Parts: sequence; C-alpha cells; structure tokens
Amino acid sequence: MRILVTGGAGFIGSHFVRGLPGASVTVLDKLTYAGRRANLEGAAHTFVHGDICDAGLLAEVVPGHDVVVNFAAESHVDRSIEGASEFVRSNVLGTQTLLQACLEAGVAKVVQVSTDEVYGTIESGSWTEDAPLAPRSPYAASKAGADLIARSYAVTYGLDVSITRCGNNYGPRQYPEKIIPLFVTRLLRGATVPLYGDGGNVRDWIHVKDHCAGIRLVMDKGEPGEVYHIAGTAELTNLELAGRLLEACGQGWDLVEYVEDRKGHDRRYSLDDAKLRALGYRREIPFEQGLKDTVRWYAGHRGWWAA
Ligand SMILES: NC(=O)c1ccc[n+]([C@@H]2O[C@H](COP(=O)([O-])OP(=O)(O)OC[C@H]3O[C@@H](n4cnc5c(N)ncnc54)[C@H](O)[C@@H]3O)[C@@H](O)[C@H]2O)c1
Ligand SMILES: Cc1cn([C@H]2C[C@H](O)[C@@H](COP(=O)(O)OP(=O)(O)O[C@H]3O[C@H](CO)[C@@H](O)[C@H](O)[C@H]3O)O2)c(=O)[nH]c1=O
Repeated sequence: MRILVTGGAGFIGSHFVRGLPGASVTVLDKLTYAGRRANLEGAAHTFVHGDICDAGLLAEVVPGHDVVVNFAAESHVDRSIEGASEFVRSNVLGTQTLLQACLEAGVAKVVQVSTDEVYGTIESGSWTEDAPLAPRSPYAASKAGADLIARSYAVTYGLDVSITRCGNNYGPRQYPEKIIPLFVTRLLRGATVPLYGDGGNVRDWIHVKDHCAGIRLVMDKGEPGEVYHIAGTAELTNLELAGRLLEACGQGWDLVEYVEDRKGHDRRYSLDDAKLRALGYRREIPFEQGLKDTVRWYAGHRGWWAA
C-alpha cells in the first residue's frame, strides 16, 4: 500500500508516519515553523518539500498513492487570532486543492484530520458526530471549512473521504507553543509560565499515539463522508494541568503567572467516541504514564526544543 501523509513533518503527522511500518510512505510538507525533517529521523519515507495549495505539485505527487492522510494545517489558535489569512489559505484552500488532486488521481481513500474545536464550546455533556458546527476562533473556523469541503467531495463526487475529530494531543516533538510543551520547556529551565484567564478552561487530553491509532482505524474501516471522534483520557482544567506539570518538573506555584485571557477562549471541549469504539477502538496510554514519559522526553531532548 502506498500512503501519502501531508503535514507529516509536524507533531502528529510524524508520529503517524512512525506507526506505519511496512507501508510505502511519502511525506509532503511545507516545513513551516512547526515542521522539521528531524521529526522523521529513523522513519522510512520519501520526502517532498511542498505546499498542499500547489495544484501543479500535487498533480505530480498524488498519483500512484492508494491512501492520502491530511495533517497539513496551521494548528495554533493563538496564532490564528494574531492573523487568520494563512489559516484560511492552508487549511481551507489547501484541503480543497488536495481533495481535487485525490479525485483526479483516483485515490481510493482519504482521511481528513480534524478537531473538536469545530463545534465551539460546551458547558456539560459531550458532542456526538452530528452536533452542529459552531467554531469560534479563526483556526476552528478554517478547520470546519475544510471538513465541510471534505464532506462535499464525498457527496458530490463520490470521493471516499472520512473525517476524524480529536481533542488536545500531547507527547514528544510537539512545538513548544501549545500549553504542555510550552510549560514543560519553561519549567525545566526555571522560567515562569502564563496561565490564561482564571485557569478554569477544560481540555480533554490524549496521547498522540492513541490519536494516531484512531486515525489508522478510520483509514482501514471508515465510511465515505463519515465523521469519527477520537476522545481523550483526561479531562482537566488548565489549573489542574498546571499542577501536574509543576509536580512533574519539580517546581512550585510561584512560577505560575495569571495573564490576560485568550480572546474568545472556548471554555470546554468534550467528544463522545462511541462510533469509533464500535469499530474496535481502544485507547492505551493512561494520562499519568503518558505525561511522565513526555516530560522525560523533553528533559532528554533539550537540543530539539532549544533549536
Ligand atoms: N495538536 C492537536 O492537539 C490536534 C488535535 C486535533 C486535530 N489536530 C489537527 O491535526 C493536524 C496536525 O496537527 P499538529 O499538532 O501536528 O500540527 P503541527 O503544527 O505540529 O504540524 C503541521 C504540519 O503541517 C505542515 N504544513 C502547514 N501548512 C502546510 C501547507 N500549506 N502545505 C504543506 N504542509 C503544511 C507544517 O509544516 C507542519 O509540519 C492539523 O490538521 C490539526 O488541525 C491537532
Ligand atoms: C499556550 C497557552 C494555552 N493556555 C490555555 C488555552 C487553552 O485553554 C489550553 C490549551 O491551549 P493550547 O495548547 O493552545 O491548545 P488549544 O487551544 O486547546 O488547541 C489545541 O487542541 C485542539 C484540539 O482541541 C487542536 O485542534 C489544536 O490544533 C491544538 O492547538 O491552555 C494557557 O493558559 N497558557 C498558554 O500559554
């Protein structure tokens, strides 16, 4: 089987590529600030440096692949608040350009990797896959746009594209702008960490390897045009998370600074993943173990994050 992984030099994509032994893998990545060739060190693949908005390049690269999994995106909410245009370009136009190339090349299966943020914010309970889309940040809106384009390619052209939506990932090789790697890399050098607002916002954490296992299952068993949730293993306020990170890094609360809240800050996300579990999905990495291993990884790879 020949698999094209777009955005495969980023955090989640590079873990996904490592979890595909035996497949013939091509990685296409623009190498933005978040993508690094080094993330793929030791993983068998052919690398193509390029942009998913480049239709000419895709017409050369996509044909011959049986499966395409799209991770390529601008992924950080705070950056989208500073400037939305690159998010619309890469996430919406890029996804449409890639889907068109897949259609023209006769690709048998496409997986669009998406997020729980497309639903907005939820006070209690969990979203099922038929919940209305109500994104609140430019990042979330651009991912919702990509999901809708993907669904339209399934309905209109019969392209076999499934969509996965997952919560907050953590693990090795995550760019130190997201809360866990940012806090860990700062705490390990004794620096302060910024907690937004009252610290009461809730996120549901999943180890990146558990996310990738869910995507592999959808790649094998997902139905065309269908959405599948991949839920987390630990629902925590940011304050609770900060406490766990301080403890893991051997630091105290004096390093936590309460700062101005994120604009339009979503209070809570929560996914119901019964649909994926019905396909046989099981999460394997408990949060306590995963977090311990992740902190150990950052402590042992100072050259990676200081680079
Ligand atoms: N991080 C999370 O918690 C999370 C959760 C759910 C879904 N997702 C989704 O998973 C995907 C990967 O997220 P991540 O955290 O690994 O992001 P990341 O920012 O670490 O990696 C994104 C990768 O995409 C590449 N890229 C960006 N624009 C591109 C373009 N126009 N053409 C080709 N490559 C491009 C970057 O160079 C980088 O390698 C994204 O689509 C994101 O929306 C992330
Ligand atoms: C960076 C940062 C974040 N925060 C807060 C904001 C959020 O409530 C929480 C997590 O923030 P982030 O790590 O930026 O992640 P969040 O905005 O939830 O989005 C992530 O999770 C999403 C899935 O839910 C993915 O789609 C996104 O790509 C990914 O970036 O921590 C802080 O309090 N301080 C910080 O410095």
